[in-house]
Amino acid sequence: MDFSEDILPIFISLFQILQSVICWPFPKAKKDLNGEVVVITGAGSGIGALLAAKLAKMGCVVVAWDINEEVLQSVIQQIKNAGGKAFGFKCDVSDREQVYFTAKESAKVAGDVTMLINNAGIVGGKNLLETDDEMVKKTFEVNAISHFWTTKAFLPKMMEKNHGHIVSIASSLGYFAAPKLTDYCSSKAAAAHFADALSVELYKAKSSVNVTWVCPYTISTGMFKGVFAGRPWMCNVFKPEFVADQIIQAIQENRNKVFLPKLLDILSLLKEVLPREAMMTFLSWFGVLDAMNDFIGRKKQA
Ligand SMILES: NC(=O)C1=CN([C@@H]2O[C@H](COP(=O)(O)OP(=O)(O)OC[C@H]3O[C@@H](n4cnc5c(N)ncnc54)[C@H](OP(=O)(O)O)[C@@H]3O)[C@@H](O)[C@H]2O)C=CC1
Ligand SMILES: CC1=C(/C=C/C(C)=C/C=C/C(C)=C/C=O)C(C)(C)CCC1
Repeated sequence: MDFSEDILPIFISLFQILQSVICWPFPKAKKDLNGEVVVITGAGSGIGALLAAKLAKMGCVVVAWDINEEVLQSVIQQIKNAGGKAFGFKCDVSDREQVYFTAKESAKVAGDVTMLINNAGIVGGKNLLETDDEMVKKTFEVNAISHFWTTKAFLPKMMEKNHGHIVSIASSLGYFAAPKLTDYCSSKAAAAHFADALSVELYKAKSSVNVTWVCPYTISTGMFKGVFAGRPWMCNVFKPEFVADQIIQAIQENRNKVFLPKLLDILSLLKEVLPREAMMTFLSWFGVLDAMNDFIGRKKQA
């Protein structure tokens, strides 16, 4: 019996069941999202598209942004066909002027924006010395710096109304590190810390605007196609539907940092206390050091 293939998935499931049983008598109040005006970046595919569809079903007015207009239009059409209210805008979030311009256009058609989901993300998947300087810059611009521009565009109205929610889809890789992902991991750490710092700033200002940052493990959207090849139990951990539902639940419960799965909370503590050699052995044991060997990602798919 292989520990990582046979026992770990059972352990993760048992941990989640235990957590649900412990929390069951203490259900958290959930806020109603009906009527919220939500901007979602990178809403043309994957988690962003699912969040758009689900939030529209819950009564939100969805403003979907994506760099790819074609996929965006099909997301908008599907929402409209299902009776939801949605607008789509082509916007490259790495371009500050486009963000500020699109933010104004969005508010003109949809009204004051009350929720912002910073979801757009890219990954190169190469060792640092093989990564183009431009790719390093772009990864930071899309995965982290864009959050400054979108937040600066929408936060003033939220603060004025003392109502709003800013969500950052970061990554478990903002806390854990793996080879061939130095640019990705560090940009996601920046995104998570941006959200953390913003939430402290808003707390000090006694604002009711909430901040949530989500740090998921691998999701089968295609963005990380090929990761952990040969270890299917490690690469297909999360279905996008499940992650989208968990993100919405975290927003409704006004939670701050959300690791998916919650077991990563414990592993992140372990990371702080384990000696380096022990940590490296642990990573190699779980195949993390070779996780990106067969990485394909989204762009190389035919
Ligand atoms: N998939 C995973 O395993 C995990 C993903 N995440 C994070 O979740 C988020 C969503 O990922 P996922 O749904 O899997 O990925 P997808 O690739 O399916 O979705 C990302 C979307 O962002 C769009 N996008 C890329 N660059 C820009 C840009 N400059 N401006 C606007 N939109 C842009 C993409 O468009 P196009 O396709 O045209 O480039 C795409 O529609 C990302 O931030 C990702 O880092 C976190 C943990 C795990
Ligand atoms: C480092 C590390 C791990 C590996 C995490 C990895 C490799 C996560 C990949 C996540 C992805 C692809 C996120 C995308 O944004 C484990 C196994 C949890 C054990 C604890 C230490």
